[in-house]
Amino acid sequence: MIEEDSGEPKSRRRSLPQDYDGDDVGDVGVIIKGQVYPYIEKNPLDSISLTGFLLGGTVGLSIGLLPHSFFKNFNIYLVAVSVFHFLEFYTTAKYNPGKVTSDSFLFNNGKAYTFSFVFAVSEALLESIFFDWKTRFSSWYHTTAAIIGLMLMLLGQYIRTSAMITAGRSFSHQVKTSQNPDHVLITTGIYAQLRHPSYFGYFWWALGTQLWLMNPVSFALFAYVLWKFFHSRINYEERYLNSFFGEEYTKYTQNVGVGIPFIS
Ligand SMILES: C[S@@+](CC[C@H](N)C(=O)[O-])C[C@H]1O[C@@H](n2cnc3c(N)ncnc32)[C@H](O)[C@@H]1O
Repeated sequence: MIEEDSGEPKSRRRSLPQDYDGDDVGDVGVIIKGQVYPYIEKNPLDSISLTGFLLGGTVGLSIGLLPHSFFKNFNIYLVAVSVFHFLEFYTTAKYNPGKVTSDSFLFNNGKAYTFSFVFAVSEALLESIFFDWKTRFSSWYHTTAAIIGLMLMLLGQYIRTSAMITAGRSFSHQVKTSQNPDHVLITTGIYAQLRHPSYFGYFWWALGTQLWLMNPVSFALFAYVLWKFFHSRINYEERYLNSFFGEEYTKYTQNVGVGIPFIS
């Protein structure tokens, strides 16, 4: 591939592998004058701008209505969920533009995801109407659960976003079953501390949201469903990572853990 002068400041360009010789990067991106751009057909600007507007609107309304809300944790939860979906798209667009599509908002995440979200919201709202322990922080253990939940949400989001930034073009929302030319093994930054930091981040963020909402039933449901999901996902993903990177990946798995209980 020939790097032509795009006229862009060098700091804004992303360098490509020296031996890479193609017009597309990853799945959908295109290279124009040496720079990776998102594939326009997979990024309809009308729906992306509308999604951004709706996410921003949800954040604004949730914060604006805080003084009138009888269950303020719920407003903050909506902010956290909106920020999560925004960051999924934004981080992919900025650090992995060859793979960004309108699906990068991660709304189409399967029936289990939608069901869990609706279940958690229903539990939060129903219990907040019928039980005052939820809205009045009436005991130390409710307060403690909510504070731990908030800390897990912040930590989980930070680690997930850091993972997406660190992995860059090696990150993809779908598990790769064949190796792209720009897919390299990442073992530095947050990947030096955790083997699957984006899964670690999401696992603890999601459990944190249920502690923050003081949702006992959803917390148990999320713990079970997420653990099962990530257990089989990691097994599946690592089969391919082993075939892409061989010995190098085996060594990495021996030195770096996952950080999700009972998953080694
Ligand atoms: C949704 S990303 C999740 C990445 C990683 N499991 C994590 O939790 O941060 C899935 C893609 O990342 C790739 N991947 C996972 N770990 C990787 C690593 N250490 N280096 C490079 N690619 C990796 C997999 O091949 C897969 O296609």
